[in-house]
Amino acid sequence: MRSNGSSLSTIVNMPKPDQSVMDNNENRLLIDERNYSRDEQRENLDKWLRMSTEEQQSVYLEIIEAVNCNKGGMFFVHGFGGTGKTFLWSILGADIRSRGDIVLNVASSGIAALLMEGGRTAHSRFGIPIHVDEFTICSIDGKSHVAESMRDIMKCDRIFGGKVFVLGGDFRQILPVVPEAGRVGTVLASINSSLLWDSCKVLRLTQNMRLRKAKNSQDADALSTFSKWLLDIGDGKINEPNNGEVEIEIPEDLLIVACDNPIEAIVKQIYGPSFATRTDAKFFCERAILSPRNDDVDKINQYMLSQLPGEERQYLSSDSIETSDTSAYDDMIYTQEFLNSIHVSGLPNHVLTLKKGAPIMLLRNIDPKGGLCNGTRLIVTQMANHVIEARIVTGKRNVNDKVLIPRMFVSPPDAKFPFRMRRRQFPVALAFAITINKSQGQTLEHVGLYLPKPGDTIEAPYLNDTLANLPKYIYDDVCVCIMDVEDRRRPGSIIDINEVVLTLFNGRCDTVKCRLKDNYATEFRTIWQSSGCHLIYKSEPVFCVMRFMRVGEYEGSPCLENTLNSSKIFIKPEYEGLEHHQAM
Ligand SMILES: Nc1ncnc2c1ncn2[C@@H]1O[C@H](COP(=O)(O)OP(=O)(O)OP(=O)(O)O)[C@@H](O)[C@H]1O
Repeated sequence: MRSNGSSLSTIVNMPKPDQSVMDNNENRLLIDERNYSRDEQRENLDKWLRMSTEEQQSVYLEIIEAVNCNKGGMFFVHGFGGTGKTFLWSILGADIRSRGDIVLNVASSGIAALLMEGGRTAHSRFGIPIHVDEFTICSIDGKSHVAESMRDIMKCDRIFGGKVFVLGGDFRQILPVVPEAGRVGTVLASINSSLLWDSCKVLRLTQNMRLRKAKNSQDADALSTFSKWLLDIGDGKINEPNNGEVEIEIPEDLLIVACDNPIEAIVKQIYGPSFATRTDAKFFCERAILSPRNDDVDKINQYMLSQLPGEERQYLSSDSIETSDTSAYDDMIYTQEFLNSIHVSGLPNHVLTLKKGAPIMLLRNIDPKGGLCNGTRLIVTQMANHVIEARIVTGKRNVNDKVLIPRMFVSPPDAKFPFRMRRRQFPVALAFAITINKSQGQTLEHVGLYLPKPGDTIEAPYLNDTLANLPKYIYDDVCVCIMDVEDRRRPGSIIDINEVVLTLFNGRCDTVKCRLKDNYATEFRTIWQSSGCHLIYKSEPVFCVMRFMRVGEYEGSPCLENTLNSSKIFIKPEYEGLEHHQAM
């Protein structure tokens, strides 16, 4: 109640607790943080120290010395996946807590925070503002001033107010997700671009502990070769010299060759031929197929769901424009069908199809303390009208607990659309397959990577990449991909409307509405239909090259500008780089 700004005294007739028990003026946060059993922590510390490798011990000793001698300082433990960074946090935590002192374990995402005892997201722990519902991984930007705040609180001019601040990670793993940022934006959001980086002491872990689990020496050799290959890719040492972009040859034994249906083949490889009859949560918890794109992930999920026995249930979302967004609220352009068709990362689908026994993943932080974070995986156990019951299968907290998930409002990232929408839906997605970003922080025994040939399918969110690969003269001069076509032809009505409204995406992912009237509308219909397209919403983008037009700006919003008063629209043009769209 305190954390929500309330207390028992606000409730009339509520019996009051015994004051003698309450005579404790200590801060509740301090009490909670000192509540760990010291004996248990000491036992864990001894056990883990005995297990730790030499290099893990030396990193531990260096950090713990800074704590013991009150030296303060900032450390960065750099180690690739599996070198024991999380293991090291456990050792440091156990040491400090076994003396009754305080260590605050924080991570940039809820799912990573679950891996540590008492872990919370940095944002909730330090009160850093963030849109918790949109991205799994949040960046702590220069404006967060955590370092300055700690100096003020501690009244000490040393870095982080003289406290020991330990960060850890691996720059080869997934970089910070900065929506619509290019390479520069992403690099600037990384920790080593921070002003504090110069004061940071980098400690290294190099031994991959996951590979130690090899059954025999032959296995160990194979694992070590694989590990080296992965590291070389991360370090850009493959096919040198290169300029950062390089073709990687994947060893034959890692590939699934000779298959007619790639989805069927990868599912069979990872989940086995009889996954549909498996009912144990562990089976699904240990496996996942990863793919970079949401659309490919959806295809695999739909295929696997169709193989699962049992009755299927469909939940439709209710979509609307935010009532506070008055500019877009009156605009008839944003029809229900259009809002329902919006399909972006982090937003549950309009149509959510589930079956009992299907693995799902949460798309929002609902109750991080209870283990329900953005990224938590669960197995559906019941499907009711207003709630879904599911069993938690990942993380270290509350595993096997049954939880009820309600429908809630979820909004897509603001930057994506020129209006603000909200979708009321269960904040979950099927999780037989998940995106590579979502797999961060999860340990999986059987992993398949589904990488369809680039260019096989190009959907709106990836338009940027596609347009970037087009010849420069097309990109500069031209929009766009048609996202939506609305035919506003009503001949014979009192007001004769002859209009076509297009919703277009350009190479910068701006959405532009374009109204063609009268002759232009008629001409457009003729070209559109003669090229084999229909005037209905198409989920597949169709490239439409508009010559002598460009994307300009009007009152701060993107608009189409006619450069020479001689517009010409080419649908499905014969340009190199667009061939795979010719057949549409
Ligand atoms: N000294 C050790 N003895 C035994 N097991 C260890 C040791 N160090 C780490 N491990 C185990 O190796 C696995 C990988 O370790 P951990 O998760 O700490 O690595 P990580 O660097 O955090 O990996 P990632 O970057 O992928 O999250 C875990 O199962 C962990 O328990």
